[in-house]
Amino acid sequence: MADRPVCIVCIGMAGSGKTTFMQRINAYLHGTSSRPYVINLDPAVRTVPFTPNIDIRDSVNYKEVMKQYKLGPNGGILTSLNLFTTKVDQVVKLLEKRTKPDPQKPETKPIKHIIVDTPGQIEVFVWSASGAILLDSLATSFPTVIAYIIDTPRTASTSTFMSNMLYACSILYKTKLPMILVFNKSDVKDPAFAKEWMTDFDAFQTALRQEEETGSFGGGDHVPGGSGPQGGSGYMSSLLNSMSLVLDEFYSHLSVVGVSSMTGEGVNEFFEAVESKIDEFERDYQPELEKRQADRTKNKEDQRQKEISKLMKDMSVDDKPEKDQSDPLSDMDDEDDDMDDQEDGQGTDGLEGRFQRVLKGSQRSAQDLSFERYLNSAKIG
Ligand SMILES: Nc1nc2c(ncn2[C@@H]2O[C@H](COP(=O)(O)OP(=O)(O)OP(=O)(O)O)[C@@H](O)[C@H]2O)c(=O)[nH]1
Repeated sequence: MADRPVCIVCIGMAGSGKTTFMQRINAYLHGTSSRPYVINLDPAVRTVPFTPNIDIRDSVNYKEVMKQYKLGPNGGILTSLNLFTTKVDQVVKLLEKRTKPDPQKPETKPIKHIIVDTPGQIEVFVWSASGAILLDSLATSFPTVIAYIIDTPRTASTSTFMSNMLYACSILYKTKLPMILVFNKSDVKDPAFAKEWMTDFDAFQTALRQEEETGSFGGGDHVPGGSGPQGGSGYMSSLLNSMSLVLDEFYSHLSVVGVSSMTGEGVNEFFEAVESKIDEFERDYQPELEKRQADRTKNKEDQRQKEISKLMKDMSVDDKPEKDQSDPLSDMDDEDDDMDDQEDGQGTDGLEGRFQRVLKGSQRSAQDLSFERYLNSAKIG
């Protein structure tokens, strides 16, 4: 186990059992005397069967958001998440503080798990900017793992299975975080079939053929005997066949566990999978994450430099550093400049220093003017 706590984000379709799973792993961790830190990010949930340490509902009133912004349920969830995301820095700081060992209470075990429940409207969380910011912020501070909760009894046909795998695949590529597939409700349906389909292409083909022959192809999960098109369509089955080949590479990145959130079966295996994913996160995902962040910072800096250059051009000021120019300044002038620069705290070189001094020359304080306002005033002048 790494020194830092691991963050487990539970994502799953509505009714897949995310909240029950959260309750189960929460109880399991309490049972091992390793108290987790619990976060609820579902603003629309009425009651949760656990006590979250951070609850989005404490900061955002979902019903009020819907009313005030005249939104439907999904828009309400999205806007609530957006509002909550404005506090993400505070949340991460709080998590960092809370998960650090407390020297005042050396007998208290440090928190090793942060568990996060998300809205059942997966797309609202995974495909929104706020979802991405929340996940990125968590992953920057802690090893972060996605637990994708699957409703096993509803995934028992080849077509629903494939749809779910494609969904999981899109979440993996969107979040770029290690993922564990949790086949939930194993007390109702043994997930062995899913594990087999993921590792044995022939087994999947056989199941597909059988469904075609029995007329259950196309999604007979809910109705015994199947409700899909009789005999299936040749196009669909050949598509599913090719899909399963394509997804082979994707499957190799996943850990798969069967769990019953109802009985607790498989929860041990889930935590074993979490351990292996922490190593994977630190080895494969973290360097990628750090690179993305460095790129973002660099892009911001490049953009800033471009804007300053543009401003200099608009003001007909050469954007080369002043020291490089053969401007015959007197010693006295140089001294004055140095004094000014010291006051600026910017130094003589560089566009920013010059920008600050140009602002000074216009007798306006840099603090008073936004970049845009100054650009406008320069144009007018
Ligand atoms: N038999 C069985 N039922 C389960 C299991 N896990 C969840 N359920 C049931 O599935 C239903 C949905 O569970 P929830 O935990 O509310 O699902 P959710 O994904 O949080 O649903 P949303 O809040 O709508 O996103 C409930 O009736 C649960 O009792 C399980 O492992 N076995």
